[in-house]
Amino acid sequence: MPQTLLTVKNVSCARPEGDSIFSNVTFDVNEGDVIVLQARSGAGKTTLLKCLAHLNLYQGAVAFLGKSPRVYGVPTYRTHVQYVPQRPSLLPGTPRELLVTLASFYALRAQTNKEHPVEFDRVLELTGRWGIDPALWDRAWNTLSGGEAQRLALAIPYGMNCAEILLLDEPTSALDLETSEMIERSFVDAIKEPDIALRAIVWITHSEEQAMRVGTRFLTLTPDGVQEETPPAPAVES
Ligand SMILES: Nc1ncnc2c1ncn2[C@@H]1O[C@H](COP(=O)(O)OP(=O)(O)OP(=O)(O)O)[C@@H](O)[C@H]1O
Repeated sequence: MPQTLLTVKNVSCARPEGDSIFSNVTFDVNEGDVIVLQARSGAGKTTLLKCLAHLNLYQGAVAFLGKSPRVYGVPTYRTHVQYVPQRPSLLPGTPRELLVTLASFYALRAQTNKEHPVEFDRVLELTGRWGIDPALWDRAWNTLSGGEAQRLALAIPYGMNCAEILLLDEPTSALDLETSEMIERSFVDAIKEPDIALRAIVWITHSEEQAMRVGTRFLTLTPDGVQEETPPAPAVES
């Protein structure tokens, strides 16, 4: 049996005015899962990922390896369960500043658990492999193109190699198909790699093709919870 990493129990979230976005969301994230999360626009997919990362207020319980974000301390929890935003261009500062901040959250955990420190070289090496000009690390997020910002936002958790669960919010929506497929492969392969921390992904996409390429499980978010769909059987060649 694969290990259960994240348990999500009866999670509900409302708009600031008080009306419900969704309620009673319950599911587990297990080792090896790439859970594709789908629903119509505005249904609350981003909000749910932010609840899982403890970036949004919610009711219910979320636990990583049986412990709540408060037990870990929220910054440490977010080094285990890391959200990659839908629109990184809206982030303050530069990609390098975000990397340094996240690495500082992780440093305490690494020291306590005798884990590897963040290898800045590994992160920057991806810059080249994913076709990013190294100078972009020091440009403000809001001056980067949508595709540049997405690649940098993804290179940070991939290169830092500390999160066991990544919450990817339409991560390749601004990328061409070739780059998108290369990045998909990097993440899907990473889950199977024993030297890499990543063990599971929750992945929002509006692309059915991408869902089929990356997904191992398929959840649809509704106002009353999530429904797990059975993936269609692969086409049989005659
Ligand atoms: N801070 C906020 N204040 C008010 N309403 C909000 C806030 N954040 C989210 N909402 C509302 O909650 C609902 C869910 O938004 P969310 O971004 O989670 O949807 P989504 O399913 O990810 O949509 P999309 O597919 O378009 O990205 C929307 O109606 C949105 O307007």
